[in-house]
Amino acid sequence: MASVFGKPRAGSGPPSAPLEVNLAILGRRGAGKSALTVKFLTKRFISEYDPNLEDTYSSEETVDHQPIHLRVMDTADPDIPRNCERYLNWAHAFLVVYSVDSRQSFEGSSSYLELLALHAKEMQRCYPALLLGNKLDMAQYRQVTKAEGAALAGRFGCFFFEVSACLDFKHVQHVFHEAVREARRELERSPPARPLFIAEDRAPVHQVPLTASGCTFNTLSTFSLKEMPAVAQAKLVTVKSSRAQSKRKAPTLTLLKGFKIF
Ligand SMILES: Nc1nc2c(ncn2[C@@H]2O[C@H](COP(=O)(O)OP(=O)(O)OP(=O)(O)O)[C@@H](O)[C@H]2O)c(=O)[nH]1
Repeated sequence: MASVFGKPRAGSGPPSAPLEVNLAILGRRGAGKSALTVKFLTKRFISEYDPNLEDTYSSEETVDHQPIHLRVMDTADPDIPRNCERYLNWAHAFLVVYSVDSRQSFEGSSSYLELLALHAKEMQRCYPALLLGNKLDMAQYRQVTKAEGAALAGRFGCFFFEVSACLDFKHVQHVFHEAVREARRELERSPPARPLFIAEDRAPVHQVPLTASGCTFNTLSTFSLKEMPAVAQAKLVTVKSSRAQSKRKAPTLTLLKGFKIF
C-alpha cells in the first residue's frame, strides 16, 4: 500500500541501523598511529600529543553508500605488544603501521602481524589486517623499501599501502575505508558474538602458551568478559578504552585539547 502524503510504503521498514565496525591501529611508538587516526578523523595533521594516551574514537562514516558506525582504537603499547587482549578481542580489523624511515618500526610491524596471525589461528577466524608504511613524505630518508613492505604484507596475506599523515587526506581516508570494507566482508561471512572486553577486576582464568614478541595472551572464559559498553554517538567524542576507563573514571574527554594543530 503506497501513500502520496509521506507515509511509508508497505514493506519499507525503518532504516537499518548502521553497521558497527571496530578498527585497532597497532604499531611501534612513533610510527604515526595517532597522526593517521587524527588525520582520518579531522583531516588535520597533528605534530604533538601525549604518547601514553590510548583512546578510542567514534565516527559516523559512509562507505559504499552504507552508513557505518566506526570506532577507532589508537593503541599505545609501551615498546612491544602488551595486554593485547584489549584490542585482539575488540577489533574487527587491524591497521598495522610502521614508518618508512625506521627499520625498527618495520620490524615492530612484523611482530604485530605475527601476533595477529597467532590470534587468528587460536580463534579459528580471519582478522583482516592492512599494513601501512607511513611517513611517505619522508621517502628521502627511507630505511624500508616499498618492495620490502609489499613482501611482508604478502607473507601475511594482507593489503599494503604507503601513506603519509601529513599529505593527502583522501588517501588516508581511502585506507581506513578499505579496512572497513575488509571488516564488513568478514562480518558478513561469519558474524561474531558481540564484542567483549576484559573486566579488570577479574583476572583471566588461564593462559595458553601463545606468544608473539613477548606478548602472552590469555584464553578467555566468559567469566572474565563483559559486553562492550555503548559508545557515545557524537562525532569526535573520545571514548576511553576499557583499560583507560578503569584508570580515569570520566567516560569522555575533549578530543584534541592541548594538541598543536597546523
Ligand atoms: N613527516 C611526518 N611525520 C609524521 C607522520 N606521521 C606522524 N609523524 C610524526 O611522527 C611522530 C610520531 O607520530 P605519532 O602519531 O605520535 O606516532 P604513534 O605511532 O602514535 O606513537 P605512540 O603514540 O608513541 O605510540 C610525531 O612527531 C608526528 O608528528 C607523517 O606521515 N609524516
